Amino acid sequence: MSESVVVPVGDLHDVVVGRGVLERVTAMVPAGARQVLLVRPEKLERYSSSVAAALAEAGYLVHDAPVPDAEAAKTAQVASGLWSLLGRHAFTRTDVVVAVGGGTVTDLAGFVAATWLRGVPVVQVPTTLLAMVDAAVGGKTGINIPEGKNLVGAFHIPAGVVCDLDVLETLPRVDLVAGLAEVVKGGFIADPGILELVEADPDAATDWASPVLAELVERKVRVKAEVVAADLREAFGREVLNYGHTLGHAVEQVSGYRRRHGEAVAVGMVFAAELGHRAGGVDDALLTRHRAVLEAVGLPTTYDEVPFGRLLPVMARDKKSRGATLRFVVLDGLAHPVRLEGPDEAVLRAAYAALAP
Ligand SMILES: NC(=O)c1ccc[n+]([C@@H]2O[C@H](COP(=O)([O-])OP(=O)(O)OC[C@H]3O[C@@H](n4cnc5c(N)ncnc54)[C@H](O)[C@@H]3O)[C@@H](O)[C@H]2O)c1
Ligand SMILES: O=C(O)C(=O)C[C@@H](O)[C@H](O)[C@H](O)COP(=O)(O)O
Ligand SMILES: [Zn+2]
Repeated sequence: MSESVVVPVGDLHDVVVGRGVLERVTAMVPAGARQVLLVRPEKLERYSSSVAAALAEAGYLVHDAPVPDAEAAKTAQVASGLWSLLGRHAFTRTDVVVAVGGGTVTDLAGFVAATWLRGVPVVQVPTTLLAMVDAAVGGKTGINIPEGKNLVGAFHIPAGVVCDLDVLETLPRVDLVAGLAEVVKGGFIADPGILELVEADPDAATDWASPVLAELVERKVRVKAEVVAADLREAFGREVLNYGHTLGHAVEQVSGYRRRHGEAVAVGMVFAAELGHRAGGVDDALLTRHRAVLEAVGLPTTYDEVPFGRLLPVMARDKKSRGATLRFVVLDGLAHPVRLEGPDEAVLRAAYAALAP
């Protein structure tokens, strides 16, 4: 990758991808802003302090808003605390929310920005691989409730997204690997070149400093950008980004969020491949390729922690469901995602059984 690239998400927003580009955030704050609410994980001040300094230098009044780590950030209680902060500081529609953190922080901050005064600008500064290639891009925001993951949310287009790959230096390897699940997803649904890059050099794909990882980030952002630009509000086409998520979200939720999102999506993609195999669109080689590429980077491909009967009602609350009909994204050949509507429970159970170690 050259110094940096700008990937447009249609005419919705831009994504800057590069190294040493953190301070580009100031250029993304819309004109007229006076105050910034800077949302970041309590335990991660390193990057938000650089962003805060750049914003202060540019003349903005910056309010630091540390939130609990990981999924504990995506709650109504934390969102409510942020609304109170915005109220106390009298944020107006020209003021701005800036998120500096992983996907949990970009989802939370995006949702708070979407709902404050019915919408104020948000600038996303993702600091995990997963948030760079997926969560921070494309305007899906939300929080969890006890009844399910991401059940409350809004579409809210960010003013801009800045992905500085240098911040991945401090990301624990296990979180970097989890983020690769969403990269690999992009390979299966749209860009097989992503799979080829990972398969050719799995070590480089999991090395924050390697040009291979930089290329993977750019390619996955382009996949997401193309899908979102065509169907921001998920009328239909955007659903392909949910590949592996119907079972994945259920696995994540029943684990009490001990399973990382990317790890659960990896298992969910193998389940989707097993479903696609039974529907006739995934041949033996493509099925094997799912397990092989995920395992090459250290992602899980087996699962039998809970009986299928516990997962089924959770999957029924997936947003792709229509009435009593469950809907899945499966492949009809590599890079040809299609919908599987209301498969028989026996088929679902057989696909699930195939995940056993
Ligand atoms: N809105 C979307 O389109 C979308 C897409 C994909 C995933 N998501 C959501 O994203 C969330 C998962 O995001 P995630 O995987 O980034 O998890 P996360 O936000 O929990 O971050 C993972 C861990 O890494 C730490 N961390 C973040 N950046 C770091 C850095 N540079 N150095 C050191 N530590 C760092 C965090 O504090 C956290 O402990 C899930 O809630 C998922 O639902 C949303
Ligand atoms: O951007 C999208 O659209 C996606 O589905 C991306 C997913 O990777 C992401 O996990 C998303 O949050 C899932 O959305 P949900 O609508 O199923 O909650
Ligand atoms: Zn996801």
